[in-house]
Amino acid sequence: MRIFFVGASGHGKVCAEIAELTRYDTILFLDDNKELTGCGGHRVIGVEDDFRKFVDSTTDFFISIGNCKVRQRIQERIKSSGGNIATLVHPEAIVSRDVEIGAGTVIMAGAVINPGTSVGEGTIVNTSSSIDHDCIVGPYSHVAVGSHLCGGVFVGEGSWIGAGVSVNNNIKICSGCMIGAGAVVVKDIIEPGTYIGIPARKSS
Ligand SMILES: CC(=O)SCCNC(=O)CCNC(=O)[C@H](O)C(C)(C)COP(=O)(O)OP(=O)(O)OC[C@H]1O[C@@H](n2cnc3c(N)ncnc32)[C@H](O)[C@@H]1OP(=O)(O)O
Repeated sequence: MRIFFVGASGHGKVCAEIAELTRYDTILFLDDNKELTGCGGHRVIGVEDDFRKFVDSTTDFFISIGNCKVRQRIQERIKSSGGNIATLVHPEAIVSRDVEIGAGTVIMAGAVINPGTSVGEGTIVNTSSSIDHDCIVGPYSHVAVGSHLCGGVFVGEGSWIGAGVSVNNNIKICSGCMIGAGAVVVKDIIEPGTYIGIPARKSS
């Protein structure tokens, strides 16, 4: 099975390695930076727009771009052109059988997702993060490296939970938030913006 990654970045090479460890034997990249020729030992063979040439029943696509809005734009574009969007789960992630994962989402090594949780499409569940029971993680969000969501947490579309963040149980974080690295979220966040510190407060 063949997979094209859009985004030949550091994130791209980590995603490509997960593809290698799962069901893909041909891995290729597309990137609008024409100077890039390879990523993680795989060839960059065109720009984003070239995806159209490769849409067929034996090809998957995955958007390996960290920026949540850009990832969403490209994923929706490829999907609406008939491209099949892959979901990637590292073999050493621990994902309960009672978890829903949307298309275009990657679950990285060491991540743990407990029962009753749903993770929307186009989301990054990064290395060694954990999402406990009964959480809803909205589409095109990012649960960054080493961050932890306790049980019953809600994360809105496109929000970024920074590296090493902790979110207390049953907390809701609305769409469009950036939670800075190392923050501890102890109250619901109802207004989009950047929040930092312990306890997390809106940054001025
Ligand atoms: C595999 C991977 O790499 S996944 C990537 C994971 N990376 C992350 O999660 C990074 C998350 N990003 C952050 O934490 C960022 O620092 C942000 C978004 C909170 C702020 O970024 P910027 O807007 O560029 O802020 P900037 O760096 O200019 O700092 C502004 C002020 O906030 C402080 N600050 C920045 N980040 C934080 C933070 N996480 N916690 C506390 N204070 C912070 C700075 O010290 C600075 O304070 P000062 O004005 O007193 O000097």
